[in-house]
Amino acid sequence: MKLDAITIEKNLLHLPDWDFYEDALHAEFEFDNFKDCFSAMSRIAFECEAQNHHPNWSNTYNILKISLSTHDAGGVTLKDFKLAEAIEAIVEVED
Ligand SMILES: C[C@H](O)[C@H](O)[C@H]1CNC2=NC(N)=NC(=O)C2=N1
Repeated sequence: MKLDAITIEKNLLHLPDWDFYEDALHAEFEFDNFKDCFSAMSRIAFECEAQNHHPNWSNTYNILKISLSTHDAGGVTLKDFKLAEAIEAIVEVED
């Protein structure tokens, strides 16, 4: 179920790397180099498969940009927060 903006902002209080706009959650992470960035992306990819929930993302050298939304629901759902939390746990270890 698509969450309303107030609920999303409340849930974002404990995810300071993430912003809500254009009906999605967005974050940008910077690593020391491409290898560290791609290593984090690999770990994230396995988590996405486990959750059957997939990001829109882009990588340029050491920068990873991620957008999360639930296409079926046309906005942000608890699935996006669950994945964002898993990504945080992975990135915290990596960088
Ligand atoms: C069939 C499969 O369950 C769906 O296509 C899943 C897969 N991954 C998904 N990922 C995201 N981000 N949104 C979805 O709606 C979605 N749907």
